[in-house]
Amino acid sequence: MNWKKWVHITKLDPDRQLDRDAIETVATSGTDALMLSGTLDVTPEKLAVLYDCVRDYNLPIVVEPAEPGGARFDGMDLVFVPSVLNASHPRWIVGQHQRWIRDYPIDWSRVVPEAYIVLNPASSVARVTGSDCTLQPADVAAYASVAERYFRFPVVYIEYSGTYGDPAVVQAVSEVVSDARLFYGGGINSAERAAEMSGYADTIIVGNAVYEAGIEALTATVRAVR
Ligand SMILES: CC(C)=CCC/C(C)=C/CC/C(C)=C/CC/C(C)=C/COP(=O)(O)OP(=O)(O)O
Ligand SMILES: O=P(O)(O)OC[C@@H](O)CO
Ligand SMILES: [Mg+2]
Repeated sequence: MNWKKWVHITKLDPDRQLDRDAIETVATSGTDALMLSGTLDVTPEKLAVLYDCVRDYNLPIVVEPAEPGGARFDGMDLVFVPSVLNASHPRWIVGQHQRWIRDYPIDWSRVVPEAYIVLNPASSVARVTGSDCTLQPADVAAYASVAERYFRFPVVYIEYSGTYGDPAVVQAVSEVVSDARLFYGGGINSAERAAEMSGYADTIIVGNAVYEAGIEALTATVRAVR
């Protein structure tokens, strides 16, 4: 599974509904992978329902758990696990991970750690993790270097979930990150935004647009990076 070549990931929220036609369009849009992920109210049952809807398409399917019990390996190509470096409590950086490793079986060959920097204060993930969203571009870039140079994370993820981020921030990060893959997600709902952020990030993630901007918006974001 060569996830380091992916340039476009579609994030589907197990806590939100999507009809079969929309799932078909997403799965055949040219996106590189489906990431099953959400912050609030994601249960194993809801994840299983969504997984059953997408499993038969010839597309990589990965899960991104919000807590240890959400790290499902069965049927998944990869499990992307966030550590939120600018969170206000260590449980979101290493605490949850220590309990996960203590209490659950793990197939490390399928685990991809993600160094998240969460920057939209209005998002669920920012509220849940108490992330410091007041960071300036140089502060964010320094966190990105901590992730890549000090902790050797394979992914640096700039997360503006729910709103379109500041390109200057993503540019500042792109200037310091060289080995890790630079992921950007947040508010991408058009070809223009997809093109702008993929000018700095290696991989863009599109989520809310699938549910709120219509499926054509999703396919436009794929065309912009293909
Ligand atoms: C250790 C393991 C296996 C799991 C815990 C992993 C950690 C620390 C997660 C904390 C960050 C988090 C809650 C991630 C969930 C995935 C994510 C970033 C979802 C994006 O948030 P949205 O659900 O889109 O936010 P909105 O609902 O506001 O749109
Ligand atoms: O939902 P949006 O705003 O597209 O963000 C995508 C992803 O970064 C959310 O974790
Ligand atoms: Mg959500």
